[in-house]
Amino acid sequence: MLLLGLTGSIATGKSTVSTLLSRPPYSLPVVDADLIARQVVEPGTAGYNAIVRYFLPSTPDLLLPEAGPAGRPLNRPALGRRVFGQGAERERDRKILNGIVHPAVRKEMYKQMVYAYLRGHWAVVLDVPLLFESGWERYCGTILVVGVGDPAIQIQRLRARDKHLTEEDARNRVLSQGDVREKAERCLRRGPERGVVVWNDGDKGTLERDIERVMEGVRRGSPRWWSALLWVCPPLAGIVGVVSWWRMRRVQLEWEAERKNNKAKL
Ligand SMILES: CC(C)(COP(=O)(O)OP(=O)(O)OC[C@H]1O[C@@H](n2cnc3c(N)ncnc32)[C@H](O)[C@@H]1O)[C@@H](O)C(=O)NCCC(=O)NCCS
Ligand SMILES: Nc1ncnc2c1ncn2[C@@H]1O[C@H](COP(=O)(O)OP(=O)(O)OP(=O)(O)O)[C@@H](O)[C@H]1O
Repeated sequence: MLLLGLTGSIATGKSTVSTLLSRPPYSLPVVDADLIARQVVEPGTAGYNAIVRYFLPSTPDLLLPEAGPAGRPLNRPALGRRVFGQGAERERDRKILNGIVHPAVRKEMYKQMVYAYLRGHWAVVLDVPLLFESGWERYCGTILVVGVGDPAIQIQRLRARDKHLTEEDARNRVLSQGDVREKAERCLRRGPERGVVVWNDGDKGTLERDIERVMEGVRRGSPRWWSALLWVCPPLAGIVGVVSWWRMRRVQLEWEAERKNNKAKL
């Protein structure tokens, strides 16, 4: 089974693409890291308790006023204001929040991937906004980056979708994610079929056609007979997975070494 990583930057169109891939003619299962990240911080979970312990003393509006059966849910925009944006304090808090949420997300993602494999799917989409930052890159046979070249379009789409965000909130969120062009370059380094990029500056029809084109290439690299063979022979699937992980780890380490060198030269 192919692990098809889907990533990009905030409001570049990842969810739009994952919806396309979940419907015919693709009908692929989607493991949605953002959705799981919400579920693992619902009141009563270990994640929720850890966030409340760390952030409540310094964030008076951390919890919403209306309590559900398991307690008062997190006020996500308030927590977002604490962790998004630039500056040492925000970066530290973002790290602490990630340290609470990410391990719980990983565990649930593994579960959903195994379930998709057992159901015999030829590929599963891993919709992970922070795919490169969180190390998931190594596990993915192919990565699809959805980017928007013009940040003004990105901010405008973000504000049109999330009406509660001010211009400054939207700009902070876009800036805290880094440059999507860098993610695109990093993705293409993996080689054809292992890394593909779709630019979503046009309309939704154009996006749909571009996805159709790239998915034809992805399917060619992972034909039906090959997926069937991996499914009937789990040890072979394991070996192929380890070899792919090793190769993609090399690409990742080379990229990181190059970045370090470039920084040292400046
Ligand atoms: C801070 C929180 C509560 C804000 O919630 P809110 O509903 O307002 O925003 P939402 O979750 O939709 O995120 C908006 C955008 O920011 C991105 N984002 C989320 N967390 C982070 C982060 N730690 N660093 C950078 N970008 C992030 C999302 O992927 C999305 O593109 C929430 O984003 C969160 O819990 N983040 C930490 C967990 C995380 O890293 N999630 C990403 C997938 S594992
Ligand atoms: N090509 C397009 N033309 C116009 N609007 C678009 C296009 N692609 C996506 N959108 C809209 O832009 C908004 C952001 O898209 P989407 O939610 O898919 O992005 P995302 O990358 O998943 O966002 P996030 O990182 O915040 O989860 C949505 O309201 C979506 O309908």
